[in-house]
Amino acid sequence: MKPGECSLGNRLPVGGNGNKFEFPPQQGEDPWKECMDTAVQLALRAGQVVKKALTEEKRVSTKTSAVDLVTETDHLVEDLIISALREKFPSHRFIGEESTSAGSKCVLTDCPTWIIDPIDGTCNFVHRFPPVAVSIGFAVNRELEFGVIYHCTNGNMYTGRKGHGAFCNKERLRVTQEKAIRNALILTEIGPKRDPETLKLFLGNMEKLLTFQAHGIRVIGSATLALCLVASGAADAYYQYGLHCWDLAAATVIIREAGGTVIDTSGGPLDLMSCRVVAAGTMELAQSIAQELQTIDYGRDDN
Ligand SMILES: O=P(O)(O)OC(CO)CO
Ligand SMILES: [Mg+2]
Ligand SMILES: [Mg+2]
Repeated sequence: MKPGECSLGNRLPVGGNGNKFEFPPQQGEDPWKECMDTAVQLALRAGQVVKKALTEEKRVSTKTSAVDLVTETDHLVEDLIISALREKFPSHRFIGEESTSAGSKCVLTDCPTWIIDPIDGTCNFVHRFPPVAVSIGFAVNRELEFGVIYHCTNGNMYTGRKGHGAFCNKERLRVTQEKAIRNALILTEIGPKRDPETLKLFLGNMEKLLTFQAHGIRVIGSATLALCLVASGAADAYYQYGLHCWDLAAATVIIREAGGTVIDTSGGPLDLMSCRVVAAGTMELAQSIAQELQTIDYGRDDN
């Protein structure tokens, strides 16, 4: 039987744990190694497609707002990744940004589930602004197991495997130990809503953090790569309202494995489907930022 088959389909759960997906214990072996290796290979392949398309003419359409962009390459890359994974792991489930936009259900179950952002930074991609990534996360029993993020324009491959650390290429990642907003370099993204009320809240949140003497606030146009910068220790924190589970899944493992923390903007545990996040090198900094933010309602991914 292949690793990663879903208990709800063709494997019985072991250990009497309800519907939870469990492997029989395999000592010293990582049950998801084959999946993670496949994710790295696919991210590389997808990244080459994105890099080539970057300089070519694009067909750009909009989704939830006039600034929420999608191109034929987003669709092409998502199809490429999901069809390859489906062939290799037929019982697994998939959540993809563009499949969700097209009406597929965005629900996390106990089954092994791939969570994919085919191009994170589509607006950058359209403008040829360099931070553009392919992001592949993987969860089992609703827990994130590994994340792979490939920076398509500079070739950096970020990986994180639960319990085994986070890396950029072969270099181990470590977050900073900054605890205060004062002195922190903070990253965020604007989100797709541009109505006056949302903009007021967005700018108000920035103003608040700047008033506390944050060293700076940066917006680079790719949530996944911004989160990788926090994992790398090149920035101290990230917060956002209006991102999605495919922006967060892979990056969350990478930050946690780099020693950092990823929480909900309420200060509670992260809810992958809640469209909001605070991530930081330290829990103190994450909580301080969460405390200052005014909520911007973006709904949920799973309804
Ligand atoms: O370019 P995408 O995938 O729409 O993502 C945005 C955030 O939702 C930038 O990170
Ligand atoms: Mg994205
Ligand atoms: Mg995307």
